[in-house]
Amino acid sequence: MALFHVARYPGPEEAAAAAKEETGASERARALLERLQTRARERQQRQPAPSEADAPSEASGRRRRRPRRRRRGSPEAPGSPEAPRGKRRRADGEHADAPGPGLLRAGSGEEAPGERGGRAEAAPDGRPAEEAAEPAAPALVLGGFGRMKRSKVQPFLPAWLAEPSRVRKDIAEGLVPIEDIPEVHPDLQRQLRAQGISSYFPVQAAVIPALLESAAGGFLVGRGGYRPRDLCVSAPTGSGKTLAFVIPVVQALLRRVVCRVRALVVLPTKELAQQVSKVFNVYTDTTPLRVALVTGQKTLAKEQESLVQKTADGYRCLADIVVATPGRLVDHIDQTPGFSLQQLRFLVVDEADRMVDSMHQSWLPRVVAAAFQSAGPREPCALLQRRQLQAETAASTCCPQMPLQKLLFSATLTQNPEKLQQLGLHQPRLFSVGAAHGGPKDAEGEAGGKYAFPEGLTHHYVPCRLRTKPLLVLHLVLKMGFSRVLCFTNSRENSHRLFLLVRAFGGVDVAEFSSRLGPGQRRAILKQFEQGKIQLLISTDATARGIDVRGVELVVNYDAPQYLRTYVHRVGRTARAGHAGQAFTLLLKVQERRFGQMLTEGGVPALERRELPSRLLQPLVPRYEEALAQLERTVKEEWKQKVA
Ligand SMILES: Nc1ncnc2c1ncn2[C@@H]1O[C@H](COP(=O)(O)OP(=O)(O)OP(=O)(O)O)[C@@H](O)[C@H]1O
Repeated sequence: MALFHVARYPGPEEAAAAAKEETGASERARALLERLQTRARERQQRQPAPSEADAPSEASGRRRRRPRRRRRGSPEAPGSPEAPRGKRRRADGEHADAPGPGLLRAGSGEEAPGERGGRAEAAPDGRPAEEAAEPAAPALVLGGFGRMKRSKVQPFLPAWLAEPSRVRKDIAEGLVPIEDIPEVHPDLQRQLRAQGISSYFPVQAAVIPALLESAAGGFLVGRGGYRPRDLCVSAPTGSGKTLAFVIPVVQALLRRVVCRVRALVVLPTKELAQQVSKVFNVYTDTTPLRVALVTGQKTLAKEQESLVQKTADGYRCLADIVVATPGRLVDHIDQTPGFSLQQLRFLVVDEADRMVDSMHQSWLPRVVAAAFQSAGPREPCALLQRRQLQAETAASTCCPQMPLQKLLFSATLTQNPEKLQQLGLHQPRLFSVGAAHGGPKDAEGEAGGKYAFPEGLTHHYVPCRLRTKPLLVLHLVLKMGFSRVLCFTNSRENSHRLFLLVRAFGGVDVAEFSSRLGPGQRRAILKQFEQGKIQLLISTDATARGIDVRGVELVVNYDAPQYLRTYVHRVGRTARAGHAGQAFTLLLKVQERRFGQMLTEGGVPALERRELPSRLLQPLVPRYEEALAQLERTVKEEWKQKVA
């Protein structure tokens, strides 16, 4: 038998009055309890004693009784300081007695006679405590009022993801002189030196030899007749991933005799593709290799001219290395006669995590289908045939296979095995600077966060109000003397308005970069920014990934990024190639908590808070007010023009 004293939460203002009444109420409850206990004892004496056979059913009946839930935060919640003493002690006791979190003794949610005031004490009816506590069943039930800390579910990663080949994060300390990797062709070493490069960055020192080794038997056949392992590289922004694939790809193809598309590099944006094709051009300049860029910047017909040439007996391939965006690549697979990927040896996917996200475009299956396409009947053991193998067997290695090796690069490579599985990787190998998420700490005791940041990066957040955000940007550019600043917003409208406002304010060489502009304009703006003609570039996330502009001193997140990956790529536009750089993220009060949470979840240490007091901004205010008025007029005018 149990007695429940259900108290409704009276609200804070009535709590004091209720407390006064409580003493009288508990007296009445005690009297009622005693009356009920007496009646129960009398009833028990009248009934015959239960036989042993009845005992289990009684116990199971007791076990079915469920403790009544108490309101959380109510003044009487067990363990709360406002709860009556007896209840508080019992609530504490629950935790002390419970064999583990969430397990309570049956009846512990009820106030069993004799339990009140502690188990060791005698019951109010004078019986010994053990006897009085008898109704409490020894069985354990699930559930409870205590907050329990659940252990975090750790992802189970395949061995290649969980135990990557580690790459040093610190560029300055991990430099490897060019002559220390003699496998690289002397001509390429000469080219590197001509570019002012005397040492390899850590990621290059790790990946270049591994890739060269996989092509050591020539690009036509894998080493020992086996298909080479696919490679995934996860290294911070600006750590030199581009050269890590450009050098081995160029070297592997140096000895080619016939021109065929043997390397395909796929990137998410036109600007990135152009940047990477430039690097290929530098290192193929003195070789017979040809590089084609297919991004849609030129007409399809013009691009087709750079890929194939019609001859009397068919088509002649004009490119060994094709750098492409996925959409335009598929256009060429579909519409360019003579464009063949059947001799493809390297498929490089840069910014691989983004490309995995865009898998819905299904460009990869199209590429793989084109690479393994068989034109007409083939000899079963023809030399250099290409077949998609289900499993590698002794029989399958009899005929030389022309391998297709996939190389994935990103600063924020996904660790989601399901996503990576979509890429159909063959015995993949991962090179990474960071430990697997939730994985062990590295040699320097650094916790393994999701992503790694460049060593030279200092990042802060600046608390601000909506109205003062543009003032903060102006202060950073005009008063703190940063000469090359990249400022990110979350939409092209925001970029445009901030650009108009800063331009109206005057005194800053400012430009905007977004999809509002055509590819030609965007190219010109990036060039001017690189040349130092633009002091402040206000951009959407179009420049957040991969864009390599030397000398960016400061990145400003005018709008807080919504994803950690976006944050990593944005701030990675500074502190590149081992240089120092700063990043400021402007956060409204409402955003601070969520942003902090996002970083914590990604294993990123909390950012340092940097206050910019309003007195520093005060001198800018009068001109700023004028600029705001000007902005309003300009926006109205633009709107009229749009409507007209
Ligand atoms: N060994 C090297 N020595 C000196 N500079 C280098 C070396 N390797 C690369 N760089 C320079 O470092 C800069 C960053 O390289 P890269 O663009 O390849 O970085 P990334 O890792 O691809 O960055 P992101 O992830 O942002 O795309 C480039 O300007 C490049 O020229």
